[in-house]
Amino acid sequence: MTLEIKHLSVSYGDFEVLKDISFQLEEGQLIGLVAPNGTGKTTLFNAIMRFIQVKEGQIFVDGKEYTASDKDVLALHQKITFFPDQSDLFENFSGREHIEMYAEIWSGRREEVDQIITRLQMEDYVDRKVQEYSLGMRQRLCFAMMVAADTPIMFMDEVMNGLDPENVSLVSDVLIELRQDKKIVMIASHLLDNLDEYADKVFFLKDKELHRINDLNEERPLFYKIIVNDAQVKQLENEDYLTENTLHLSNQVLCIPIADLTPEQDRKLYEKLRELNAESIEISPLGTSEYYSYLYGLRIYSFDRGQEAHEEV
Ligand SMILES: Nc1ncnc2c1ncn2[C@@H]1O[C@H](COP(=O)(O)OP(=O)(O)OP(=O)(O)O)[C@@H](O)[C@H]1O
Repeated sequence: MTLEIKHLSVSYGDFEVLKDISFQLEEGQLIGLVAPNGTGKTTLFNAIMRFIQVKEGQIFVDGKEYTASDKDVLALHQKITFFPDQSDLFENFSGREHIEMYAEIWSGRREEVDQIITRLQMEDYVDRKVQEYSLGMRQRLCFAMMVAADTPIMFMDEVMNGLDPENVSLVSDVLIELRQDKKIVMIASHLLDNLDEYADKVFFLKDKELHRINDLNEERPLFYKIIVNDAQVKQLENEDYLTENTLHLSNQVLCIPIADLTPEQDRKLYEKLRELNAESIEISPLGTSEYYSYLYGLRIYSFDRGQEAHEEV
């Protein structure tokens, strides 16, 4: 199974939200989709589902193009499910009835419903009516409905919304199982550190475009990361410890690319960092939240001297 998007552009009237988006996904991939509120994540899902009109672009599943014709859209919706909106739930029906409905419409396997309920630890409330559910209970139900539909491609918009840490962890584990089942799952999320726990790739939308794709399975450049205050950053800068592409993020974390250092510079810098805040030193690639701070301007200061260098981070 593959999902390929070619040159997708979407506008609401004259307001262009997405421009020339292209990517290809293979089976068994969990893809994080991140961007600030209002950038176009939901619009991207809606456009691929053809819930909204696409100005330009093509959508292929397994190499076959799915156009906006009724026949194609119907067939596309057999292959892709979209995370239900909580407002789409029927207040007078039970959670079990919702899960059964999704199983019947898509997978046709009602017998798996009990298993899904157990896996998502919903036994104690699933037979009650939805009107009695909390936000987190509804969210888990929406996720269970997607699992029951069992389509090869799933779009999870804000799947972690309203979930407590224990349920974030439970849903993350089930997402990993979906990858083992060879699904393609795209997950729009603002829980950036959580994405690092399971995503294969993270897509960053910016300025209407697919600005960057981070492949979390690839070996990525390592950084020294240390918590320092502004005065300490100034000191490091004045004493010429900081190289190009060093970032100082809004959470006070200074990220220094190790690959830019000679062995001698590396040794000296490490000594200096130990002096400043030895306990906080970490060596790792930039995580999704650090890229996010970097891309969307939540950094206090960036020491690189040009856009070219940015792209190499
Ligand atoms: N039906 C619509 N008509 C006009 N503009 C819309 C419509 N839906 C969304 N927009 C606009 O398109 C832009 C992208 O919205 P979208 O909901 O796709 O963002 P998002 O990245 O999913 O945001 P969030 O993180 O808040 O869910 C926003 O500026 C929004 O106001």
